[in-house]
Amino acid sequence: MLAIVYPGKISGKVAAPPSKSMTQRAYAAALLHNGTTIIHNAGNSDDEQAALNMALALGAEIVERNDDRIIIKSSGVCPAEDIVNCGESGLAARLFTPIAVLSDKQLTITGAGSLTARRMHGFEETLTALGIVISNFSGNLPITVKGPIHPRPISIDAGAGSQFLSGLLFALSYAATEPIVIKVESLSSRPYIDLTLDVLKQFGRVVTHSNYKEFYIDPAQFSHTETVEINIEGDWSGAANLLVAGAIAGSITVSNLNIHSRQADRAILDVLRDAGALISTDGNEVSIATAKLTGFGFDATHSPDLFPILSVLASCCMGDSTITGVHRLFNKESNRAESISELLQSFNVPFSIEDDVLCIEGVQQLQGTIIDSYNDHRIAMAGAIGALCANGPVDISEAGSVNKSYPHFFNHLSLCGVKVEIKDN
Ligand SMILES: O=C(O)C1=C[C@@H](OP(=O)(O)O)[C@@H](O)[C@H](O)C1
Ligand SMILES: C=C(OP(=O)(O)O)C(=O)O
Repeated sequence: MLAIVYPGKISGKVAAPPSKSMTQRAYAAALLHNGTTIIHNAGNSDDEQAALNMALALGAEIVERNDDRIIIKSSGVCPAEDIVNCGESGLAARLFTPIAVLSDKQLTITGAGSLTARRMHGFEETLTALGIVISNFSGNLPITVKGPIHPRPISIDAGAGSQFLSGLLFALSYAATEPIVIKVESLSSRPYIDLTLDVLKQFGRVVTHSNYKEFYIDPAQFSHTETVEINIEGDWSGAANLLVAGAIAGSITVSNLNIHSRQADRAILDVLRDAGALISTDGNEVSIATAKLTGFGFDATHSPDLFPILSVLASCCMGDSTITGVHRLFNKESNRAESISELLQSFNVPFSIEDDVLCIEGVQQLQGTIIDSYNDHRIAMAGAIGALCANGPVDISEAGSVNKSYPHFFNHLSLCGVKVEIKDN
């Protein structure tokens, strides 16, 4: 699919899509929970569907599903199949692999598209230390695993990402019969761990930690209720694109956002404030309007998904901006250090990468161009928002990639007055 986005003003109000990170966690917890889970406002992006498929393949059952809620019943991990597929979702792979081995059945976990090229850091050492037999694994999916997991104290290095630690926290919280400690050497994407702990808590599994260095799982502190009800909040990562659009090209109100959310990408508000955008909040609504924007400095080590859209914001500011955390970009849907560099080159924006820092010289007006999205949803969305400040239309290749996290993205832009043409190719 090709999307052509025309320069112009944005104005209007849209609701943020449901949080992909939270929906996926809710499905993992619903699988592990012995009882019924009622999930309100779950998302329907490809990644969320991939997580639901994993939960179903590993033993959960849908009792009821409509637009507002999905009811899932489970009695724990009990795989129905030998091969389970995570789609293109990095989180589904890293969350459900340690969960799957609560069963003793040999399973092959596969993925699709870009996921099969992404490294699964820590799988080999940690899963082996937990008694799992691994075969057919060369660092990326597929992986064949044979449980059951033997809970014991472990150390993990989560410097390359937090997702596998989230998976271990889920798995060990349900597998442990004695207190155990997980030691963490370094941790990137820290707020995603807060989100994991938050969801576990809603299922009666309170896991504590000392400054994210040691996590304490103590089954004696856990409680159980048959039915758990969980509400999925709006997605700050998807909303960040719309909020930046308001800041660079008019005004926008995004509803369905929890201002006090633990989501990493809520940090977009701090950056927009720093850059000088006009911001107001009212309950669950955030309104942003264009003002004179100036360069900003932001460390995105713990919110790496903001990098693409922040690059566009920086391009539209007066003066220089710096975004730290380039090392967090290599193992995503594309090598985002490369895809962002190409995005900036296409828009004719001067930039440099100095060690871990992306330095961007704002130009305010971007060049109408062709953007290679690398089939990466966050590059496609950032390219579309950049188009609003371009001197001509912007063609975005493989724009259907937005389905990975935000299927209604282009509809929402159109609803806010942006001219978008979609061509199937
Ligand atoms: O736990 C999550 O929901 C996520 C964690 C982050 O990954 P890393 O922890 O690998 O940085 C983020 O980039 C990803 O989109 C979602
Ligand atoms: C990196 C992302 O997701 P995942 O790692 O779950 O594929 C993302 O949504 O930008």
